[in-house]
Amino acid sequence: MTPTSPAAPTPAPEPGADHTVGPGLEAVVRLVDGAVAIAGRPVLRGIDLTVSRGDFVALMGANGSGKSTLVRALTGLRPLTTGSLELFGHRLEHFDEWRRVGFVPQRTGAASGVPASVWEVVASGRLTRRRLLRPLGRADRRAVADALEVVGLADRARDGVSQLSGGQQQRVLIARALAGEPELFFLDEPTAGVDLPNQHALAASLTRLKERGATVVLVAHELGPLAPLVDRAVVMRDGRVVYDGTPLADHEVHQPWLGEAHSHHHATHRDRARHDHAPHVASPLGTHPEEHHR
Ligand SMILES: Nc1ncnc2c1ncn2[C@@H]1O[C@H](COP(=O)(O)OP(=O)(O)OP(=O)(O)O)[C@@H](O)[C@H]1O
Repeated sequence: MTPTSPAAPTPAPEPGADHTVGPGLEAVVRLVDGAVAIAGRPVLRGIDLTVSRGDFVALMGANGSGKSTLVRALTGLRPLTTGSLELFGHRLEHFDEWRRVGFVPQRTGAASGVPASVWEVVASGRLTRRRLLRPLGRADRRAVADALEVVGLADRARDGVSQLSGGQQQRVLIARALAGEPELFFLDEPTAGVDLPNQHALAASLTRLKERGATVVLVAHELGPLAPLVDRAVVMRDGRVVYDGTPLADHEVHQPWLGEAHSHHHATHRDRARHDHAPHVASPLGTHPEEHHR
């Protein structure tokens, strides 16, 4: 079954083209012809990505397609081999307003062996805003309390992070980023390994962020409860952007690379090692020439 698209998807942009920023829209991220090589091996190639203020973008694609590397490149953690990157209109080399940027890394091992309380972890998110060696002030405490409120963990502030479930730990990391009150959030797989109730709680947290006008770029294999929030899906394949457009609804998803058995469930870790993931964006991939060889 081939899905029909409700809104015409935008093909992957031409190098240097700007498909997303209309008049009056501020580009908070602008990557032009970005490439990254790791140990001499090209991992990202020819990436053009512009994110406007208020966008909610999902980076999707198979394992190893380059999503995490792209997020790291966009946050300056992974240097570009070629290309140019601007954040909030400033070239990366000149950008020094990192308090405007929040990054929630993949949760793997985030809390292992860390005897910190939920409050402490979230309060650490204020570090970029505090003056050196000054104790937390009233504004800091308010920001921490507010962040805990947004992720629905205000009543767990005194608990040790290791006492929480994986999904709750993920929300603690989001609250830590929130506490810094950034305008641009990058989240790497916030729903990975998170059960459905916690995915809904995450979606509620991100909805509040979106309502506050934050710009969000998240990596996701499946959108699940986040789907209604996502304005735009950017799908990667082999280090390139192969689709940039409207995410399709669940019932329109075509996942030829997974096979019937995997069509509508979240792949397990073992599945992930063997199969591509199921981005909820399909038609351009389904017709991708390489698809037939996988
Ligand atoms: N530190 C590294 N050293 C060597 N190779 C790396 C490193 N980081 C990423 N790669 C390689 O770069 C490619 C892209 O990896 P990346 O983690 O960005 O993909 P991804 O789409 O985020 O995958 P996943 O869904 O598994 O998280 C992969 O082939 C990966 O093996």
